[in-house]
Parts: sequence; C-alpha cells; structure tokens
Amino acid sequence: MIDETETAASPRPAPASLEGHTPMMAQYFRLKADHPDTLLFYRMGDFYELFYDDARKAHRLLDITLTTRGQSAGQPVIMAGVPVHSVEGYLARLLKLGESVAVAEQVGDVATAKGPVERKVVRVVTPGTVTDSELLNDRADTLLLAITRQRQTWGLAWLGLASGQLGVTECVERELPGWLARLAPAELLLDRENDAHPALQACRAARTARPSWQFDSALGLRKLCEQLNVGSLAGFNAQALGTAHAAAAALLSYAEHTQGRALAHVQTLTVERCSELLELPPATHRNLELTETLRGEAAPTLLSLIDTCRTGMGSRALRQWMTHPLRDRALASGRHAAIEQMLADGIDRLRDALRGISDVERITSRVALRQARPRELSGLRQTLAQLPALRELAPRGTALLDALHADLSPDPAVGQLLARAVAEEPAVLLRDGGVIATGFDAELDELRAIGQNCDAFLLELETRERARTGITNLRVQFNRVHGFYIEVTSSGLDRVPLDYQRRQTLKNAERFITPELKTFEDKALSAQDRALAREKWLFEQLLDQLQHWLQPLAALGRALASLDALAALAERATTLDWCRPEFVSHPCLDIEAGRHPVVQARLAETGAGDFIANDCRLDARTKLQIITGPNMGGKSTYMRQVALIVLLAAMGSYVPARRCRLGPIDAIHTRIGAADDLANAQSTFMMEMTEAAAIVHGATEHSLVLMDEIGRGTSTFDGLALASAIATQLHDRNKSFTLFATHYFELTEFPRKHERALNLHVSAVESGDDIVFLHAIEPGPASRSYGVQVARLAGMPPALVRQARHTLEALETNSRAGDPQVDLFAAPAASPVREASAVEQAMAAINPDAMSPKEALDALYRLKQLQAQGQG
Ligand SMILES: Nc1ncnc2c1ncn2[C@@H]1O[C@H](COP(=O)(O)OP(=O)(O)OP(=O)(O)O)[C@@H](O)[C@H]1O
Repeated sequence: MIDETETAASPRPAPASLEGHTPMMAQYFRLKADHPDTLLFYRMGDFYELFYDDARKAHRLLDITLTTRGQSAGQPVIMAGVPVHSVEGYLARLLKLGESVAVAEQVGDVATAKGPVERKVVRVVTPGTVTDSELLNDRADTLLLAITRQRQTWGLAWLGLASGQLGVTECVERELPGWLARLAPAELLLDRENDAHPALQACRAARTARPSWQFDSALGLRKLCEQLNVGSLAGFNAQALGTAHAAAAALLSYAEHTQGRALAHVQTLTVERCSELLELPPATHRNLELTETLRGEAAPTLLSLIDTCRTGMGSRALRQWMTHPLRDRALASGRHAAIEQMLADGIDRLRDALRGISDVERITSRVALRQARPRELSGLRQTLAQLPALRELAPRGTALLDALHADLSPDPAVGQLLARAVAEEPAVLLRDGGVIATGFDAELDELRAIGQNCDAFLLELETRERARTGITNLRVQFNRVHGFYIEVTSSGLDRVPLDYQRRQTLKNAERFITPELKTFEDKALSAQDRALAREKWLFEQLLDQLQHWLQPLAALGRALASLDALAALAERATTLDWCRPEFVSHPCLDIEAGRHPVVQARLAETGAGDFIANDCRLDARTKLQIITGPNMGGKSTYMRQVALIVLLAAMGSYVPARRCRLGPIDAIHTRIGAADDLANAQSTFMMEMTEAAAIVHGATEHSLVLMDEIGRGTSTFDGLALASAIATQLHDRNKSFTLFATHYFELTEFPRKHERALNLHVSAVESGDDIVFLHAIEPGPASRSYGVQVARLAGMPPALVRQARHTLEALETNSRAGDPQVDLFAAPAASPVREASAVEQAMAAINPDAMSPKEALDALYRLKQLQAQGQG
C-alpha cells in the first residue's frame, strides 16, 4: 500500500508518448485516450485495475487500496483494483457519485496472444445510461437528458435506455426548471458552451459536457429519422423542433457510444409540449411533496401513498403519470373509467397474479442491447407462460382496458423459443455454462455428455488401477489447477508402476498422471471448453432471434405496467374510500368532503385522531379565498389537499373526497413555507418573492394558485403591503383560482372590495388557557390568531408566555385606542395574571423525591379530587 500524498505529485506519463512503456501499459494508454473523462476499469485476470489518476480517484471514492507495481517508462505504476465478482457493487457506488466507468475486457485469446492479450472497452456505464437491474432503481426511470439552447429556445431530448423511451421538447427559459423537476434526469448532457444556466447548475443530476458541434440540428433530424426508421418526423409532429433535434443529436451519439451499438429497442418518440401538460413548477413538486419529502426522503409522499404496485414497471408508470399529467382530460378520464370497471370486477386476483411478473420492459431493452442475462431470459419465459392466466383476470369493457388486453398476447413463438432454448434454472453468468436447455442443440448435448461421462470413467479407472497396483487407497481425482491425477499416499509409493509420471508432490502423497488419463483429460477439458463456446454462440443466436419480437415485447411491458398502475389506483380508491372525479368544461373546483391523503394516512397510523374533511367551492364568481385562523389550525393542509386532489384527478386517479367536480386546470402554482436556498445564496425573503414573481407572471385564469403566508419574511408593513398587492394582482389580473392563507387580519377586508374573493377560516375553540383545533373550514374571517396559545402548547416557559400575553393585551388595547406606542419589552404586571388554582397550589407543595410510592398515589388521588371540585 502507498500513501496517496506521496505519489500525488508523481508525473503521469503522457498518453501521447508511449515510448518506454511496457506493452501492456501502452495498450492501457491507447484505451484510456478514448475515455479521458471516464474511469477505465482494465481487466487483468480476476480483477479490474485502475491506473494512475484513475487509481487515485477510485482510492478516494471507493476507499480501495492504492499500490504500485513494477515500472513503466521509468516510473512506478500506480494502481488500484476491484475484484471482478463484486464489480457491480463498486459500479453502483460510483454511479451514485455521478462518475462514469469504461469497462475494458480481454477479448483476445490468452493462449495464443503474443504480448498482452487484446482488450477492448465493451461498455461505458454512466449514471444516465445504465441498464443493469442491479444498478437501477426498479421503481423509477433513469433518464439521460441532453439540453441545448438556440437563441431564446431551449431544446431538450431525453432517453430512458432501460425502458426504450425517447422524448423531445422545446421550451422557453422560464419553463426549464419545470422540465428538470418533471424529468428528474440521472445525467445531464450539456453543450460545453452553454452549461452555466442557474437552473442547470441547480439540478442534482450528474453532468457530462459535450462539444458544441455535437448539438447539431441537421444531424439530430437525420439521427432521429434513422433511429425511428422514418423519412420525416412529421408523423410525430416533431419536424419543426430544430433545437430539440440538436439536443437529440448529442443524446443519440452519446448513448450509442456508451453502449457500443445501435439502440434497436428505441422505436418511438414522444413529443411533449408545455402547452399540453398541467404545469407543475419545481416549487409545486417540492411543496406538495409529490415524489420526495421536503427533507429529500422517498416517504411519506403522495407517490409513496399511492404506489402499491406489484411490479417496478407499474411504479414507474405511476410516477410518470404523476409527473406528466395532461391538460387534455381524455386520457385521465379513460383511466377513471378503467378503475371503475376494475372495481366492479374485483382486482385482488389480478394483483396477486401481477406479483410474480418480471420486468418485461427492462428485459426487452437489454435484449435489444444484447446485454440480457440468462436469468432475465428465464424470467421472461416464465412471465410469458403466465400470460394466459393473466389475460383471464385482466378486466375488459373500457377502451383502455381492451387496448391493454390486446397487448397481453404476444406471438406465442417467443415463449416457445425461450422454453426450448433456456435451461430451467440457468446459471447467473453465461460464462459458467448451464444456460442452454438440454435437447435444444445436439452438438451441445454431445459435448456435455462427454463431461458427464467423466465421473463414470474416473471411477472405473480407479477400480482398475487399484487392482493393477494393489494400492487400495489410490484415488483418481480432478482439480481446476492441476487437472486429472492419480493420488498415492506415501505408504503405497513403492508399488507405483513405471508408466506413472509424477505431476505434483504433497506432504504425504504424490500425484501422478498416466498416458491413458492424459488422453482422457485432453478430451474432457476440450469438450468442456467447446461446450462453453457453443453455449455462448447459441445464446448470441437466441438474442438475434429475439430481436424480431422487440416491438410486441415492449408493448407487452407497457401494458403490464399500465395494468399494474391502474390496479394499484383501484386498490387505493377502495381501501382509502376515494371517489371518481368528474370533469366539466366550465371553470370550477367543487370538492365535497376533501381530505389530504398523506396527512390522513399519518393520523390513522399514529392513532392521533380522525381527519376532518373539508369542502372547497370555487367558480367563475368566487375565485379567491382568504383563509385565516390559528397556526396549526389546518390552513396549509387544506390548501395542499385541494392541489393534490386536482393533480390526482388529472393523472387519472380517484380522489380523496366524497364528490369532486373539476373544470379545466392548466397549472398548479404554490408559494408555501420558506427554506433558505443557501446553495444559491438567496435569503428566505428573496426566495419568497422570486417564487411569487414567477407565479404572477405565469398563472392564468385556469391556474390553481396556493399562497401560504406570503410576506411574512419581512417587516409587518412591508409584508402586509406586498401580500395585499399580490392578492389584488391575482384577483384582478391573473384571475386564477387562488387559496390565500394569511395571518394579516387586515386582509380579511379584501373581499369587501373584491367581488370574486371571500373569507374563510379554520375553526378553533378556546378552553381555559388552551386552544382546541377543530380543523374545519368555515365561512367568514377568523376572530383571532391564538399565536400565544400555540406557543404555550409548544412548551414555551410559563413566564415567557405570561409576558407575551401581557404584551398582546397591551397591543390590542392600544390599537383600539389608536395608540401605537407599546413597550414590547416591559415586564407584565408583578402579580400573576390570575390566582393559582387549588390544584396548582397543592402541586407546588408536593416534593416527589421525598415521597413513598403510597404517599405519591395518595397525592395523585387528592389532586384528582381537587380538580373535580374545581370543575364542579
Ligand atoms: N383537516 C384536518 N383534520 C385533522 N387534522 C388536521 C387537519 N388539518 C390539519 N390537521 C393537523 O394539524 C396540523 C397542522 O396543520 P397545518 O400545518 O395545515 O396548519 P396551519 O394552519 O397551516 O399552520 P401554520 O399557520 O402554522 O402554518 C397537521 O399536521 C395535522 O396534524
């Protein structure tokens, strides 16, 4: 092992000059030159080795040992390695850190090679192009997203290599953050000259810069047409998207480069347009905790609540539906109808049957990329065999369900081929053999038979040799290193015949070989090698044949995913008692007894009480609600639940309400809470205003806007002034459906002067010094805010609460008298605000440390009695 600091300064040999390097290092540098920004895993026997700077980086990132071995060009060769058998784990860690890895395998013949055996980079694994199931999250798509800009237009092209989805869009700068939030790419492919935009900098994905010339519109159009095997993109309505074509050029070149082949499974193109999607800006994603909590966790979120899918395919579909809801409600209505049908038919058996289904979508992609593993093919075979039963259980009777049903019937020849070709339980790796089924290929069977007859031959030879030599404990055996041998212990050595040739000497025994055994060994070993080679060839042939069925297999994957996602939504609808939303064409949001599904689930889990359902009624005449009431009263919960219900309906789900009727909605904007964006050096207030500005610029009369306590991040007067100006703007100009929660009581005057606004409040009642939240939304403004009571509930020291109450009373009295001068820091009147009660006095007299258990119990009874008397 060497210390990194000692070697860090050691010169790295320039790859350009290979002079003086050992042949192997020269070969390494030639490969490395093609992958300068990627860690190169260079196969040496049972290890992948990294050299020089790559080794140092891997040492740092993976905590693997850094060593030196020998010299090349007069310098020690610095290296670090990972064992081949555990490489996937290391790859997964590197990908998570945003690194890419080029894997160079030995492709030449070790036996015949003169000098180092030939090596080739067979795959480049990058965060956005992985397809190995071990390296992927099976419940989320892994996307590679290429972005470029031409004048004011941003072009985006994305690829889910593991699922075969390819998409493009164009947008303006304002919409870019929304796309990044919606697509949540794993890797960004950026134009080197154009990668400094703050939205791109803020994106958490790994970033790969490519030269500008790779983002070429004409090249992109040609590559897309080639990929989709069409003469023009008119059929996809994508002919005119020049900037998106430019992004696609870089995207497709990079993807092909990493896979080392064309992408046969990418056969269709999705063109998305902002104008067709329900807009969900990043703030909305974040504030509504759609796929991630505010703390960045995967649960509890809306997605974690609704995702009871049985397969990864279903979960991925559901996530996609949630992040890409369409404004046009036909698709969502189709899903509602399908859920209704499923509920009528029952879903339990279908969901049970879906449990064992393999990831057809990803396996199909890996077949296309010729990376499918033996077990993936046996999984596919098993799923194909389950299809007839699944078809029986899959409901029909709506257009969507019937279409899905039709896709559940791929050509039976695929299943038959897999059944014949793939062994019942194939080995994990092709190189271990035992992958192709017996009976599929006569030549393979014959080669295998030689190996299998081996045991019988060895036994027969052993018996024969024991009889011939009279050595009764003589054994004929095999090991991987020394091949076949006859082992004789020391006691029998004097009886060893002349034709025995010594092969190995052990402590108490000698191992021999005979001409007969040698001949057998040659035959057996070569049969084994030939069988393995034959299996490899047959497997390649099988992958070739499967290429004919990529399209129906991909359609099958999509159908299974949709069925699973719909069945999960149906399950949620019945378990959680949700209703089918109704879409209408006039502007309205009419929700009866709506609930916040995540808060409700949490209350149920913790047994903290029932969730109080609330209505929400907005229409062309009432568009803005001013919502007041105590902290903790339920304002945010109410506003969020309205937004979640709108989103659930738009993605095609039932909704948590008794009845729900919705007019057209084009966006959900939210300005909620405040978190300092330290990374971007924005203060809380600056962020609040930036988000609010984006809303007043973007919201239309069909948008839903949630404004939670806008203006609280600055002084009272500034805050109030801004809050009322924003409310006015939203009411008068944007005319959006607006839920406006505020602690500024002055704003309860707003509806008097603005005809489409009304006051609502969350109800609470006082009980002594305490407050009880009723969480019901009621008409009219709140009577007061109860902040001091909430602080008391939160465990503030009694003296502090007393002082606050005193100051509050003074403020209220003075404001009634028109005197703004209040000494905020004056102590409250010396005496307590009220006499201590009998219970409190008795409590004060108790010293628990000086009491026996019996005395403590008596004291407790006394206190209860005093309390009962007090109430009486
Ligand atoms: N409708 C409801 N039924 C039952 N419990 C509720 C309801 N609404 C809210 N709650 C409970 O009250 C808590 C506080 O709610 P919420 O955050 O919505 O209050 P808030 O009025 O927005 O408070 P603040 O003004 O401090 O932001 C929630 O976490 C939930 O436990």
